[in-house]
Amino acid sequence: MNVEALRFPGREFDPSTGVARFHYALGDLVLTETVDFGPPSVLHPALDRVLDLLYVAASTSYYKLAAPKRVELGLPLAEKALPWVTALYREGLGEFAYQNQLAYVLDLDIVPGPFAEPPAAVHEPAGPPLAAVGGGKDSIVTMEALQRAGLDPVLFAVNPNPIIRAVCAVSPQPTRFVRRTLDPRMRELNATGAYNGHIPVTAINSLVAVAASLMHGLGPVVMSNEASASVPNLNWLGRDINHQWSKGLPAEAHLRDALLAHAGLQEAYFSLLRGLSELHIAALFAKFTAYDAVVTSCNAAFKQRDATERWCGHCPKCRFVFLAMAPFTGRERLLKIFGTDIFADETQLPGYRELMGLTAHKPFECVGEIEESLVALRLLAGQDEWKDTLIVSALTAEAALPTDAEVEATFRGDGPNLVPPAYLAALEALGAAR
Ligand SMILES: CC(=O)N[C@H]1[C@@H](OP(=O)(O)OP(=O)(O)OC[C@H]2O[C@@H](n3ccc(=O)[nH]c3=O)[C@H](O)[C@@H]2O)O[C@H](CO)[C@@H](O)[C@@H]1O[C@H](C)C(=O)N[C@@H](C)C(=O)N[C@@H](CCC(=O)O)C(=O)O
Ligand SMILES: Nc1ncnc2c1ncn2[C@@H]1O[C@H](COP(=O)(O)OP(=O)(O)OP(=O)(O)O)[C@@H](O)[C@H]1O
Repeated sequence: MNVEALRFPGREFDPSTGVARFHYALGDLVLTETVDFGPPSVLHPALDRVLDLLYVAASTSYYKLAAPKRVELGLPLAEKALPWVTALYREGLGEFAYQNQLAYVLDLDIVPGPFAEPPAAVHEPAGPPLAAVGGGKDSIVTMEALQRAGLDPVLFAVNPNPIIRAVCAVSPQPTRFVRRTLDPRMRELNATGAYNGHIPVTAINSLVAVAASLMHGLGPVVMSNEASASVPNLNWLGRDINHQWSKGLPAEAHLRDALLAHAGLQEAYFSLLRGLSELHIAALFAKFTAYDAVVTSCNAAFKQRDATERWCGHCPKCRFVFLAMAPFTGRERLLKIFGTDIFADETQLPGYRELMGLTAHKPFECVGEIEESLVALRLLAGQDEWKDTLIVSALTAEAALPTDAEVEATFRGDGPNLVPPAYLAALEALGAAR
């Protein structure tokens, strides 16, 4: 598809049904994304501005079909929201640019529309938080922290699959779900050779959540993005490429700035687990056995078609989460959670060598840092039930294990974060990781 620019011909929102439609033009082709929020209980004054930001975030799915040289925003946005737009495209599509060898995307020309008037007022959402649930260990830790602290979270998901629904059903907290539908022509376009690749999906889910929280008079949106999400996978042409860009701290800070500048929303969005390593989160997760039969972090289970029922057992994320949970769950429990023993399978060794930094770059998946994998390995090498397993013994013979100080640092939980103090206290109340 050879087009000059992605354009924004307009969007609609029906306040009686809560259905939003976002239109995107690639030349003469106009594609439409639909987000069905369900009927709102409140029409918050900041809602329309949040829908503007969502209109921009969701555009990345359509931009990537043709990857034109320009994005012409057209719609009025606050000037101080533009750094978020630039980062969303240039960094959020970094993996897409790398995989498709489209270097210009890293410096994409983003043409702003007229600047919007500053928001009429500043609002700080009060009320029960909206906790975004992804079905894996991270959001379960957040759900439990908020509930135990008496903050009475509402559990939230975009397009919940049976896993997310089952995880929410374990908790007594109420739920709110939103349906997001990509333009159905996207699949046909991909089949006929349009570009494909990763997009910053967490930015989209985050803004859907902020809009949903406003529609029901709720408090801040609480994500479960961890410290390691900010660490890039590789450097290409002098730029960091991060699969998890929209889960990282810079993306969180940009989005908070855009929400304040364009919608007048303060403290409306943060990640509770930001200061924690994946290993620390796995240790906290191990305290709660009630989710064992449903928790699933494997992305293969979250595809729109041909999804696996739970863990696929042979992807980087399955390998990493098995490794991260093993030191804290014990063997019998972990084998029940995964339904398979990944450490007994020799074919997993090359994938584990990658996670330990012994071969290529960290995989383009939501996996922890190399240092965290090494810390997990060191803990396992000291545990009788794991140390002689095929994978653990092969890796310990090869990898340089971290020092005591490095192990201790992994569980400090004091990484940079934007969590309000009352919420930090809720997390601390879960107790020490180990
Ligand atoms: C489930 C998954 O990993 N999907 C990635 C995969 O897509 P696939 O074709 O295998 O399946 P679908 O997800 O069903 O996608 C079908 C097509 O639709 C496009 N698409 C999907 C969602 C969307 O919001 N916009 C879209 O345009 C998609 O590109 C497919 O053409 O491979 C794709 C290409 O690399 C990835 O784009 C799919 O990733 C999804 C957007 C997704 O939801 N992935 C999350 C599980 C994920 O990777 N989360 C990251 C967070 C990264 C971030 O910065 O937000 C993580 O957990 O690390
Ligand atoms: N479908 C969704 N709807 C709403 N929020 C989501 C959805 N999927 C993920 N999230 C949010 O994004 C965060 C990151 O997603 P991710 O899949 O990494 O986390 P998770 O499922 O909680 O844990 P894990 O890392 O073990 O998979 C989640 O913790 C959650 O806050």
